[in-house]
Amino acid sequence: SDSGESFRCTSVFPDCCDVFPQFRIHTDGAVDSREKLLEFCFDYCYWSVDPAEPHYASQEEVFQDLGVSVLSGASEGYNVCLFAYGQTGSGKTYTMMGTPDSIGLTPRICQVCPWIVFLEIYNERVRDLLSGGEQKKRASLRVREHPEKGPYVQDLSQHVVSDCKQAMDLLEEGIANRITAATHNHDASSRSHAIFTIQYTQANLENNLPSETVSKINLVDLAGSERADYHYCRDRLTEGSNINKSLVTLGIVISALAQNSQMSSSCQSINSMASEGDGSTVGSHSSSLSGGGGGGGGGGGGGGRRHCFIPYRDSVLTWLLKDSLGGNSKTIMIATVSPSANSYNETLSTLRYAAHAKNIVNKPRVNEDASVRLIRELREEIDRLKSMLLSFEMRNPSPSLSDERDGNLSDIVLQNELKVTRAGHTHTHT
Ligand SMILES: Nc1ncnc2c1ncn2[C@@H]1O[C@H](COP(=O)(O)OP(=O)(O)OP(=O)(O)O)[C@@H](O)[C@H]1O
Repeated sequence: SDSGESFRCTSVFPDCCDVFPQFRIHTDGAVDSREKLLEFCFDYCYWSVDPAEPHYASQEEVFQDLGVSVLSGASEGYNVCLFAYGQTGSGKTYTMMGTPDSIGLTPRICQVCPWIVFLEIYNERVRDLLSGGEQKKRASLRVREHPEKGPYVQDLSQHVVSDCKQAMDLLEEGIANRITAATHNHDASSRSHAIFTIQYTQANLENNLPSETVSKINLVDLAGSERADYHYCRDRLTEGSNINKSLVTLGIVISALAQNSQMSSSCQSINSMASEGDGSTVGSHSSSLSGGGGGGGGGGGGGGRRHCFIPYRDSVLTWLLKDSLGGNSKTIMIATVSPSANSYNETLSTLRYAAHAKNIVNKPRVNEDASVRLIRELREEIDRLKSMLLSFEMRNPSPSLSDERDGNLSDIVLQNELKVTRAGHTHTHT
């Protein structure tokens, strides 16, 4: 409004967020609207402006919907990632960390955390938020890639905790280190991305067979999304253009992944339509798909059109979150928006970003320890062979007939038992 007074531009329902048109009030009192009402639908939408309002969503409600599914995903052996995206001041840190009076998602999720790391990405540099000395705190760490486990931060301190209290102390220490940086440098906290990682291992015995899963939970509090805006960073080039590089790349990665996922699903539906219809439909649909654009070489799809190249390596954030964004992870994106009309453009951009992200289809799988899986598979094989031996002996009581087959099966059983012992040794040593 001309008076500068803020008024609400959004309204929230359980799974939809409406953004009202922006109104322009003329001097003669006439009102015209510049945009039409836009509606965005998501899995959950929360309104948490005024606790006095009947549909106010508390931190507990958000935890029950999102935090509980993070915990259950991790306990089933999946990698899980939860990240908050939105403009400065819209409530990312409030949602992810909370305040002493209103605890956020990360401390609530901290109830399972035998192993913790906490880092910050600032200006494309990785800083350990939990390393001891002052000098170590300021040092920037290298991101490297493990052939099997993927990208990781070298020399990042890892903390084994035995209870919730220890985990909370570490979380508070890391947050304080982030805030300390803010006092040295204006607004630094909103320029950095914080990643709190919990890893935990679960050993189970199913039907007397061992199984072990290792899951990772990444809880990410991103910098203010306006840093991804070209105009914003142009004004602040002298402050270092790297500030926004991670967010700009995140936007590109999310768009490309969404495009690839949509392409895969349209290929699948075309294939299923084709298998229901006649053969000529396949040809015409496939050729029309192959005519479309698409970037470099990011894996092949079912149709002729090539998938977009995903530039994970273009920023530290996307490189470290590679698996969470487009791979082996169950990922939840929280988009935080301000209800103020002054934030209209940023709100729309955040909701569009989230709508894009909604189209991404990840492929999470249970992360079972390889040597434990081998032991389980070999034991299953031994049981199968033993029952084969037994049924063979029952069907052929004559020793001369069954001797040779018996001997072969017994040999395989023996060999497998040896492999189990060796695999058990390897597992104990790793
Ligand atoms: N739903 C809410 N209820 C009460 N207070 C809130 C809520 N959301 C945000 N706040 C408060 O508003 C202020 C700004 O929120 P917050 O720090 O979470 O923003 P942010 O998106 O993380 O900003 P930045 O990008 O600068 O880090 C904080 O004082 C926070 O406690």
